[in-house]
Amino acid sequence: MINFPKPTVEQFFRTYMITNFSVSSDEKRLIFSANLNGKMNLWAMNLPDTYPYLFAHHDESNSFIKFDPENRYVIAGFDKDGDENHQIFAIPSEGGLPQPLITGESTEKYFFSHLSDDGKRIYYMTSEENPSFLNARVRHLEDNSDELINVGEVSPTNLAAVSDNEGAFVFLRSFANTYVTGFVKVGDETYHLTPDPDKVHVVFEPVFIDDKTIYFVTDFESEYSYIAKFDLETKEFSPVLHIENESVDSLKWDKKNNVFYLTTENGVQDDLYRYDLQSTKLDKLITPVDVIEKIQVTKSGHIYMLGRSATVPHNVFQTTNGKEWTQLTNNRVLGLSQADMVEPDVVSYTSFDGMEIEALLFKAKPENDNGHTIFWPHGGPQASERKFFRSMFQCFLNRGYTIFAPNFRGSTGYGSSFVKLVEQDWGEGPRLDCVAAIEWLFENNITDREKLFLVGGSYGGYMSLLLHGRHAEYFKAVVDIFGPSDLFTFVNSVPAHWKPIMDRWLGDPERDKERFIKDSPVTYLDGMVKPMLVIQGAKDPRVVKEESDQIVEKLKSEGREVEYLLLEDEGHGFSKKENEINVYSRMLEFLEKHQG
Ligand SMILES: CC(=O)N[C@@H](C)C(=O)N[C@@H](C)C(=O)O
Repeated sequence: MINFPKPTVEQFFRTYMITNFSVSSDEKRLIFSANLNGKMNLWAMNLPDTYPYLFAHHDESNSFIKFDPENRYVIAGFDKDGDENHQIFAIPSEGGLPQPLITGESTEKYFFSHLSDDGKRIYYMTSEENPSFLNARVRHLEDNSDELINVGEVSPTNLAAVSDNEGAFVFLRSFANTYVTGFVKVGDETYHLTPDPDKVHVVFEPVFIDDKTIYFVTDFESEYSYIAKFDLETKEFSPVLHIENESVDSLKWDKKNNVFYLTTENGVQDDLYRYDLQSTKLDKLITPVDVIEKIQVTKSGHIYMLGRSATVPHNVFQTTNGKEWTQLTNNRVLGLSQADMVEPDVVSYTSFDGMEIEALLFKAKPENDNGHTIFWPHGGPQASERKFFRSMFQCFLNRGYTIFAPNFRGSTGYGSSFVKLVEQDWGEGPRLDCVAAIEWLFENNITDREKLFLVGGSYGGYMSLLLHGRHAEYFKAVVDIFGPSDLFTFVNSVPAHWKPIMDRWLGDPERDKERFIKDSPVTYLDGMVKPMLVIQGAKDPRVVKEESDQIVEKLKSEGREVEYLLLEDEGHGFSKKENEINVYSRMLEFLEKHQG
């Protein structure tokens, strides 16, 4: 009777990002961080009522939310326009405007670590006086005094757990994403959590289950991360629970029931388990989403979860029995059902050296298919493309583009050795995995040789630039979203607390000069002959504006076709709805222009 047009770009971008949440100890209030009114703010629901109301108005991205155990205040972290210089603010218990609590110069960082059980002391990390390695401090809220408790040394050192009696402190020291040691400080004594800190491994998610026992996640002498324990009385390390071919990713303690809830990373999706410490029984739980972003277990043993799937945007769910989940938020794509969107196929292909690479293939529905494919190398690079909702993907799929996203070597979710393969090799192995993926798309008639686009962000932007420079013949046009363009300038421009990990992650510009030249996209300027769109946030602290400025300038001076979209009030991502819509509409316009 009434005919409605195809969904517009705007419709896909009217989903909201929920980046974090926290539940009060009495479970009467849930606060979440979302761009519901266009910018990131804190919203609350007075449970069981799920109607959200504005709780704290600050228009900035949030780094943490913590309720005072006695509900006298809430503390939260915010940065400024995506600069990632997070500072700590206090909000009245009934909500309002965040007021600065632990803040300093706009260039300094203040990361929350722990709030004491009585809500009177905040433990935090700061770049103040120690920008590379960070210091740990405690703020006494009763008299506003502030105390230094640890000076970071050797490499960035993060206070990750504090015992209930505030007598033992677990620190994590990062030498790389794949090399993070853990140690516990008790008075003047320090003990390593694993038997040999000189062996490359990671330690994360430390949890005190009492003042003498620390559980944590590690991949010490293992391909997949598992749960281990350190006993402060005997000073003994012991492995506790391995799950075959899955890496434990997070660990939450349910004191009342003496169980752990753990999530595991299993390729392109996550799993949730319940582990009973007494009986050692492990149960896999059914979850409403494929990718779990955060779990909170309350004193009563209820589980709250933030997650998403390929066709389900970020939402918060709750369960009281680990079986049935209630969806507390109703974040959805305007006017579309899950069936209107595309679930990816999980495929694998053989790369140049015989290595099997997993990938996500999102096929445009036949009624929408425009015959073109977008090749998407993910960011990180030590991250992966997973079954999570991206409004950009679903919008482009609806416009008829098929999308292919390979988890090239260096991606997470496939074991510790696989992640390390990108270290000191940003431009060879992973690039050849991308080239093999492209040939596989052609051989399997998924993609027409004349109809391939290349789009990537961050490391994916770097890979897009590099593939463009070295293999331009494959692509019709290229979109680079804040990608490093020159490894020599990139290595020196990252935040101070990343610098100590750059050697293992990327390399040393003097020692590895030849490789830096070989793997820098700017080396292949002559090959970048296809139309390009470059997108950059002016406040990006990870891949600074100069990385995009310089490639755009150089391409322009060579007379190449390049468009540049610079967002003044964004960092390493697009947090403001207006900017997000602007970016993705511009990308769509660019792709459509170059389809012919
Ligand atoms: C140190 C590190 O691994 N940082 C990544 C999370 C990161 O931000 N990488 C950038 C370059 C990206 O690809 O997103």
